[in-house]
Amino acid sequence: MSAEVRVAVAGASGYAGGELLRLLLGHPTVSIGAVTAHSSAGEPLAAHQPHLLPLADRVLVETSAETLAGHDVVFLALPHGQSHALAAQLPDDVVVVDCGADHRLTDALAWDRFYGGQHPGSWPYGLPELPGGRDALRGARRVAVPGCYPTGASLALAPAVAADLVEPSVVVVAASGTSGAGRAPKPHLLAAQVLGSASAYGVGGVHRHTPEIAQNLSAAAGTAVSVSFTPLLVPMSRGILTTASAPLRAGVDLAAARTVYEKAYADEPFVRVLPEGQWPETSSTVGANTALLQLAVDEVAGRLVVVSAIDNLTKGTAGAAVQCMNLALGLPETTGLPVVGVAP
Ligand SMILES: NC(=O)C1=CN([C@@H]2O[C@H](COP(=O)(O)OP(=O)(O)OC[C@H]3O[C@@H](n4cnc5c(N)ncnc54)[C@H](OP(=O)(O)O)[C@@H]3O)[C@@H](O)[C@H]2O)C=CC1
Ligand SMILES: CC(=O)N[C@@H](CCC(=O)OP(=O)(O)O)C(=O)O
Repeated sequence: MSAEVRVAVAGASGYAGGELLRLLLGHPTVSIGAVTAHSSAGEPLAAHQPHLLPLADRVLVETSAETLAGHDVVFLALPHGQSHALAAQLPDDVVVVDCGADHRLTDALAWDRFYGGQHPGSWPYGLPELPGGRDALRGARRVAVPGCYPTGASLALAPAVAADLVEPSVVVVAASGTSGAGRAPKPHLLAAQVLGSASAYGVGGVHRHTPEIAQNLSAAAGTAVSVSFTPLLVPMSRGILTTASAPLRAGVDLAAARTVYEKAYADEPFVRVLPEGQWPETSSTVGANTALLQLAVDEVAGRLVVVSAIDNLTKGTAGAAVQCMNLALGLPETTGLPVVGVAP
């Protein structure tokens, strides 16, 4: 048995914080210390996370360097822009895993264009399944967890661009459940507007996940990959279903593409290329740290088409964060992470 790892969760009243706590309660070497929030500080955690029965007696405290002190690992599940200054006040030997966007982008120009202001710098990127991605995470003391859309899109296309199966110009359309937008009330998330409707937003290359997807795919390809990304909001709580496509290189057929994908993910515990004929559904990933993939060749259009499904709160955020903590601490990467979803 490894030594106990004491963790704090900042943003514990939110969706990502709640999912982190759910997973951490099932982690055999973790003990949960501070649970922090902002406007809900002083309230019972159970008022916001009633499903976390073992933590029913906990009270949320304000998020600060002081309340987060004395932990081996600090998870930050805060709004964009809140992590950088806080993390700078935490000791260098503490593992800080940031679910927000502050340290994901390496390109200061892309940061300025999509987020604005001073680039806070980049940290090791928390998608171990990208080519070479695991190496930077082993022993890391700072980790930037990917955005949920970039996780689904990058897992769908990285093998294709890395193996030069396709031209470096990809189209990604991804449908997300509403938990992707967090739990703070927003007019466009009212049940009356979301239920029974699907809508596009951030259309025309302006969503802030566009440069993150391009960053990941360009690194995998070793050359610049252009990305056209359109997010959709659909009436479900959790999940992202991504459809990604790109023009096939001459001579590449489905058998060759499948071989590349099956080889790329053969040893990955959380990514599964489904048997031919089965297509990913978000419902199969609910609560699991999994990504399910399937691919097809559209011979008329001359394109590779890949579909991926993830749970935005699990492999898309909190599960990835725990996976990265395991790597950072030298624990088996799969520790405490479910691969079994909830059905129906
Ligand atoms: N939801 C998702 O699917 C994904 C989320 N993420 C990222 O995770 C982070 C959290 O997202 P999510 O859980 O959805 O958001 P929520 O809105 O559900 O939760 C936000 C949390 O941050 C706290 N908070 C708000 N303002 C401040 C502040 N000024 N200082 C300190 N704490 C503050 C809130 O506390 P209180 O309620 O008490 O004010 C709450 O605990 C974001 O950066 C998001 O981008 C990443 C991938 C996917
Ligand atoms: C449905 C929905 O609104 N989704 C969010 C993405 C959430 C996420 O993963 O991204 P960040 O960590 O970068 O916020 C959005 O499009 O802004």
